[in-house]
Amino acid sequence: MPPEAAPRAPFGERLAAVRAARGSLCVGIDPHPALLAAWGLEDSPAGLERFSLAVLDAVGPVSAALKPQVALYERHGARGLAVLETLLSRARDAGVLTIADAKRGDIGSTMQAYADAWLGEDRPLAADAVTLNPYLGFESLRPAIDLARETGRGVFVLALTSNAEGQLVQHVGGDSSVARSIAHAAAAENRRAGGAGHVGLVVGATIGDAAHRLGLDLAALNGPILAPGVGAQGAGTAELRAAFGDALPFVLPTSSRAILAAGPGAAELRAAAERTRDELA
Ligand SMILES: O=C(O)c1cc(=O)[nH]c(=O)n1[C@@H]1O[C@H](COP(=O)(O)O)[C@@H](O)[C@H]1O
Repeated sequence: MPPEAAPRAPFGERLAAVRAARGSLCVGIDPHPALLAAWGLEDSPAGLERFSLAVLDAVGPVSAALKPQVALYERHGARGLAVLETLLSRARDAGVLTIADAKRGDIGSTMQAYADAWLGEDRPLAADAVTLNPYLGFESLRPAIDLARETGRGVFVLALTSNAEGQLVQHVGGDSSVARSIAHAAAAENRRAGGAGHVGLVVGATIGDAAHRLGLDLAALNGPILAPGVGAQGAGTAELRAAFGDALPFVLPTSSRAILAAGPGAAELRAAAERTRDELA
């Protein structure tokens, strides 16, 4: 009989512990072709691997989590996904939390397979958490929400995205907006599960009145808020404060391009991450 894997603590607890030790910044790994070129790397699986592992080594120890953007690995096909597998497994070995930015969402039966792929025990692409798209309805995400809880992993559900186009879908309807219904459903889920919540939200740091728009005391979410939009999309400390106010302790500010542009030097990359983290703290 193979030895039983040690039980993993709930995602909310693991995230809280790492935030206490390393701060709250989440660094996105977005290996765009232009960034690879700026680092002197080929736009190939080999270039992708050197980039990804360099970011892990330089920035992992000073970040709450790393968030690889899955599309930028998928565009290299099977060999790109193999690089993502390597990155996720090296991060696991190094004790660095990962959030796969895959933005998955489908009807329940298919969602089960997405859940298994990104959150399933011993799956090659399993991360500590995955981003989910609730456009097919919050409940369609059930297989991922349940599997995350069972395996000590997490999900981040899109609520108010940082791009302007999102407003036409997410903000419409006032008190009954899509974003509000997602935020309330996530809070209810975390209440039911108890403890530190495993269902987080994605709320752009660029959405000035986010807390108000969600119609929720964000502390009552009892879960983490991933806030992309820091740096390249223009958000900084003032924008985060405007968007989240008293809920800032629950927020994981997220930045990709602005930090990655400091590479390829490991010292420069780490310094950029530390500076951003400390400015936003
Ligand atoms: O889920 C995300 O991470 C995300 C949500 C969102 O609302 N806006 C957003 O920009 N992102 C991601 O954040 C990354 C862009 O970060 P920057 O390079 O810092 O602008 C990309 O990988 C986006 O897919």
